[in-house]
Amino acid sequence: MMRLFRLLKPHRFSIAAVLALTFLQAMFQLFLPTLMSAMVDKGIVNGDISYIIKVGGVMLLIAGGSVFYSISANFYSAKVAMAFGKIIRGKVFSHVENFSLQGFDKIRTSSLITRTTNDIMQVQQVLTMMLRIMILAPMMFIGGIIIALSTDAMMSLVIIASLPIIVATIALIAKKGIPLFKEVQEKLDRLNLVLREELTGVRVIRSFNRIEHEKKRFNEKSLDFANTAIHVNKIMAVLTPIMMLVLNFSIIAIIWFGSIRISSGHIQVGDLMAFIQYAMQIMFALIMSSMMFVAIPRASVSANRINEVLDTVPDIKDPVQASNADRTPNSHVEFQDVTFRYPGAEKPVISNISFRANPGEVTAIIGGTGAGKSTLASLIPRFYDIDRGSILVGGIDVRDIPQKDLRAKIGFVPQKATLFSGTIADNIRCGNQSASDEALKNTADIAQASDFISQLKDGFDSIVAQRGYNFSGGQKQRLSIARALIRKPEICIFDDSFSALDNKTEAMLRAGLRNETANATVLIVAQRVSTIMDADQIIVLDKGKMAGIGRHQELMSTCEVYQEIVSSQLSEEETA
Ligand SMILES: Nc1ncnc2c1ncn2[C@@H]1O[C@H](COP(=O)(O)OP(=O)(O)OP(=O)(O)O)[C@@H](O)[C@H]1O
Repeated sequence: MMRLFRLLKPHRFSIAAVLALTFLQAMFQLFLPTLMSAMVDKGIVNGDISYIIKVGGVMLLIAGGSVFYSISANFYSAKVAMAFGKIIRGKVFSHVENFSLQGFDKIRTSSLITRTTNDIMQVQQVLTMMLRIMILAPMMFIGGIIIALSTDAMMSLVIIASLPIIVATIALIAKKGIPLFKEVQEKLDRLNLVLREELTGVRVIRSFNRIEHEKKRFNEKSLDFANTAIHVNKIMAVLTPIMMLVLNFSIIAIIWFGSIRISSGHIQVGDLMAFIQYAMQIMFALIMSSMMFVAIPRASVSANRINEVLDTVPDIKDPVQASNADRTPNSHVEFQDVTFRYPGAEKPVISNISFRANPGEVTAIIGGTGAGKSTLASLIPRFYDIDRGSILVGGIDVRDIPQKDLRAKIGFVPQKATLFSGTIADNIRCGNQSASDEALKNTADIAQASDFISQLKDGFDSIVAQRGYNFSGGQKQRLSIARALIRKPEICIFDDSFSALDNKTEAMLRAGLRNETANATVLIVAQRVSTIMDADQIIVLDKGKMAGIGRHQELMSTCEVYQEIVSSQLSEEETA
């Protein structure tokens, strides 16, 4: 947790202000019982009204000052805690942004959400507590004991005798409760996972009438989380009543001893009243500390979970000495004997793949479901690093090109079209922030998106809902294509990106693409033969291996796998 607290360096002055204000608050609070003692012994006992008014006025001022310092300290500590949360959330988020796709598999998305929200909140809460209690509790405790001892050392024994009981109670409760904190956070992770799945998959759940089943699944996770949280809170709830019990018994003992000490003339009534107050201040200091002893382990569980994210080293790193890919004269893509296996998988998903895709040409990749087409496409922007062989872009190994430079060359249209909340224009401009309105319109024309955009009341300013729910699959695909094209990429990768388009729209789109990407290296992953029949070269993948490469006619006579795909899709006339 200290590691995270180091991030607070820019706020050291605010922290110093909190500590100073809390110090003043504690000093003022410690002074009050002494004044009260004087008021009783000198003012009330002697009936000296002017003394009572004078001391009472000073007490009022001191109490007012203490309240002022307390409010100010609370204000600054809340400010520091909020700033701390913001810093860590930003750090976690930007670190997660650099995760390879394997990083997301390792720490699941739902857990990343809990860690970025709830876990950070836990650490934030303990920070607020620490800032206030760290100074207040020791001062009240030590100051209280010193004044109590100087008032009456004998009576202080009562306080000293009760301390081991308090310490033992804290230790016992902490021992029982602390291991449960980790469990609570993990169960919250699981609850978030189910909730996320259910909310994103609500259409499937409804269409398959799985609402009751999912409700049950959610309730089970929710109950499991609630039970553990209740269990841990029950343990923690015992702490305060025990503390109060010890405190009240101590006060009874002090009053009892105090009355004996007053009768024997050792102390006065005012001293006893002040002593009771100091005893209360000492015990409250301990109660505050005990709360911290409970909250710190809980927050350190959360801090460890945050650190785990921050310590996850991105598997995909930029080269130490980068080749300047921008200076490469062209952007041909070359696979040299490439083999890749997903982490933990038994077999490679693609093996010994070699081919070269040239600028100005269309290279298509076709194959059965699960043949490894999308995997192959995702290796070019270096979403994963390969196990063997090399992938070259413009003659340079992708591992030697900074990821930013590499990806700037690529217009990638993923298999699953993803839109972000905002407007249509925002979504297309994701590809190129500085694109002009004309470029926006032109790209939408090529992507065959202009028709449906112009039918919307607000045109390019129409709102895209979260994940693009208010657009059809085909519309989403066309907007994703426009997003890729607007950056005028040197390499265009279409991963099964025409699957939701009807034949006529697809044909028009491909015709538009021909001009737009005339100088680019185009790679098209497709399921439909009609999409790639006129490609300059077609790579046929079969269970991760290359079963053939060539033009349509060539493959029709040489590649059995291709013939099978074609005959399963096209009618006699189309194949001729
Ligand atoms: N992130 C992943 N982790 C582990 N295995 C994966 C991952 N993604 C894909 N796979 C596996 O790799 C294999 C190839 O998947 P890929 O998506 O590349 O196939 P594809 O040819 O594009 O299939 P489709 O045409 O159905 O989209 C599949 O067996 C799949 O289970």
